[in-house]
Amino acid sequence: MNTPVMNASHRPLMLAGFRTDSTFEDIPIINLADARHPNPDVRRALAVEIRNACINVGFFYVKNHGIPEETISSTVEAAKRFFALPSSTKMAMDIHKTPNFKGYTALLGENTNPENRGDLHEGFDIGWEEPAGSSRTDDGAMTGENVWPDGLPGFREAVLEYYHTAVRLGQSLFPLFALALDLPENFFDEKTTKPAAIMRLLYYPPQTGPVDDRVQGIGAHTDYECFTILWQQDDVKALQVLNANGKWVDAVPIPGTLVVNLGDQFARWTNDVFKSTVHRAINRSGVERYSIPLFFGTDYDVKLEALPSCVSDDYPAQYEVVTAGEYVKSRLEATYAHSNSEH
Ligand SMILES: O=C(O)CCC(=O)C(=O)O
Ligand SMILES: [Fe+2]
Repeated sequence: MNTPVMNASHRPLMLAGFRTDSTFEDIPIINLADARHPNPDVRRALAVEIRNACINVGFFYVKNHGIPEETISSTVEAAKRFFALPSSTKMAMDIHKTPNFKGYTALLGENTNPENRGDLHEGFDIGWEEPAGSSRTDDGAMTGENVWPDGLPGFREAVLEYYHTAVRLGQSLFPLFALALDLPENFFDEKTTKPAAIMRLLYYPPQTGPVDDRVQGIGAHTDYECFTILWQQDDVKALQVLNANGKWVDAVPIPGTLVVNLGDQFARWTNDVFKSTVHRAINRSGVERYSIPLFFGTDYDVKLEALPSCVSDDYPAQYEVVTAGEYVKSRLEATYAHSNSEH
C-alpha cells in the first residue's frame, strides 16, 4: 500500500499500518537550530519533519547539530594518528581479545554483509566512559572497559570529547523522536539513563584497480541501535542508502552536516513504522577516507517492545521482545564471527 507522505495536519493517532513505499531519491536535510526551542509548537513542527524522514527514508542530514568543528577536526586528527600506528600495536588491542567489542578491528575483520568477504575498513570502538576515565560496570550483556593505545598523547581526551558531545546531541534527539511518534517528549528519558552509545573511528583505504564486488568498505547492513550519528569526510563520496526500488542513493557528504540514520532498535520500537534502512560504503575515490559513527540505543537492560500505537490486529508485532543489550550483542557477534580465531 502506498500512502502519501504525512503532514502536520493529518497526523493519525494510530501509526500501525501506516506504510510508505520508501522509494526516496533524496535524503532530507533537517535544521536542528530549534531542537530545544522554548515553544512546544516549534519543537513539534521540527518533529514532524523528523517523522517524515523516519517513515519515508530512515536517513536524514542534520545541520546546526552543535558538535563544534574543532571537536570534529581534533578527533579526525586523532584517528589518523591511531590508524598510522604499526599493525602490531593496533593488534594488541584486537577487538576479539576485549570484553564486548572494544578496541581495534583490522582490515577485513568485520563482515557486515554475510554474502561478502569481509569489510575493507579498519576500526576502533569505544563505549561509555566518564571524561575522567571510569567506565560503567553495570551494562549487563555489554559490560566491558575501553582499551586505549599507549604513546598517543591526547588521543583518549580528543576521542572522549567527541564521544560526550555526540552523546549530548543524541540525548537532544530522543525527545524529538518521541514527539515524532506522538509520545510525550520525555518518553525515552527513563530508557536512556546510562547512554548505551558505541562510537567508532573508521578508516577506509581507497579501493582501486579491479574490485571484487564482494569486498566493500562496509557491506550492506542495517545499524543495531535506535539511531546513528555519523560524521563523514567532506570530500569523499562513499556512503550509499538502499531505496525500495533497489537503487543505491548516494548520501554525499554535505559540509557542516552530520548524517542521522535509524537502526533496528527504532524499527523494533515502532514495528517498522520507522525505517532501519540498509546502507553500505564503498571508497572508490582514490584517497583515504575516515568516518565516525556513534550508535545510540536505549539502555542495555531495556526491553525492545513495539509501541501500542504501532501495533493493530491487522498489523501485529513483527519482532520477538529482547533487551537492547541482547540484541546489540547478538548482532555484533554475528558481524565478527568470521574473523574470530577462537571459533
Ligand atoms: O562510514 C560510513 O559512511 C558508514 C559506516 C556505517 O554504516 C557503520 O559503521 O555502521
Ligand atoms: Fe551503518
